[in-house]
Amino acid sequence: MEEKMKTEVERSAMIDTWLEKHRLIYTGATRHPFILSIRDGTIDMTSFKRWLAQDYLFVRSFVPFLSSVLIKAWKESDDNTDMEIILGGMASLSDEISWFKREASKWGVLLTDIIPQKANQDYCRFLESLMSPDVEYTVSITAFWAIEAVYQESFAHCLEDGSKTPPELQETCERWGNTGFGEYCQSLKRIAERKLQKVSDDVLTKAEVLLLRVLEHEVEFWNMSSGGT
Ligand SMILES: Cc1ncc(CN)c(N)n1
Repeated sequence: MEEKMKTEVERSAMIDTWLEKHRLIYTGATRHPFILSIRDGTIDMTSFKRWLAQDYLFVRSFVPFLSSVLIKAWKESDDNTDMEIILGGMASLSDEISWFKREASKWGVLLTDIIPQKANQDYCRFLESLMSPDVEYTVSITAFWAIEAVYQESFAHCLEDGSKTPPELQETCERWGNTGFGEYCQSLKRIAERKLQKVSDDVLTKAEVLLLRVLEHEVEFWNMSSGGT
C-alpha cells in the first residue's frame, strides 16, 4: 500500500518532471534560432517560405497520426471527454491546412511542387511508426501533446511584450501562440498526465523516450527550415 502511494506521488506531474530533466533539448526545440529570428525581426524570408512549404507537408501527415490517436482514445480511454478534445484538434487541423494554402499563395509558394526534405521525411516516418496499434494510447497522447506544445511555446514567445515580430508574420505566430491553442495544449497535457499515472514502468519509459524523440525531430525540423540539413 505504502509502495503504491509512493509511486503515485512520484508520478504526479510526470511531464513537468521530464521537462525539467530534459530542459536543454526542450529549450532547444522551443527557443530555436529560427523562432528567435522571427521574434527579433531578423528572419530570412527564404527560410520562412521553406518552413511554410515543408510544414504544409508535415501537417498533411499529421492528420492520419491524429486519427490513430483518436481511434486509441475511443478504444482505450477511460474518459469520454478525451475523444472530444482530440476531435477538436482534428477540426483545427482542417482549418490549418486551409491557412497553409492561403499563406503559401500570399508568399508565392507553390505547394504542388514541394519535395519533402530529409528532416521532414524522418519526422513523418516517426509519426507513422506511432500509428501502430502496438503503441499505447498513453504514449501516443504524450507524443501528440509534445508536438503541439513545441509550436505553442515557440510561437507564443514571438508574441510576448518586447518581441519585434514582423507584422506580416504576426498571423502565423497567433495561429499557434494564441491563448485558445494554449488551453488546448493544456487539455492534452492533462490527458497525458492522467494516463501516465496508471501505466506500467515500461510504458512510462517508452513515453519518456518518445517524448525526447519528438523534441529531437522538432529541432531538426527548425534546423531544416533555417537552411541546414
Ligand atoms: C513540425 C511541426 N510540429 C508541430 C506542429 C503543430 N501542429 C506543426 N505544424 N509542425
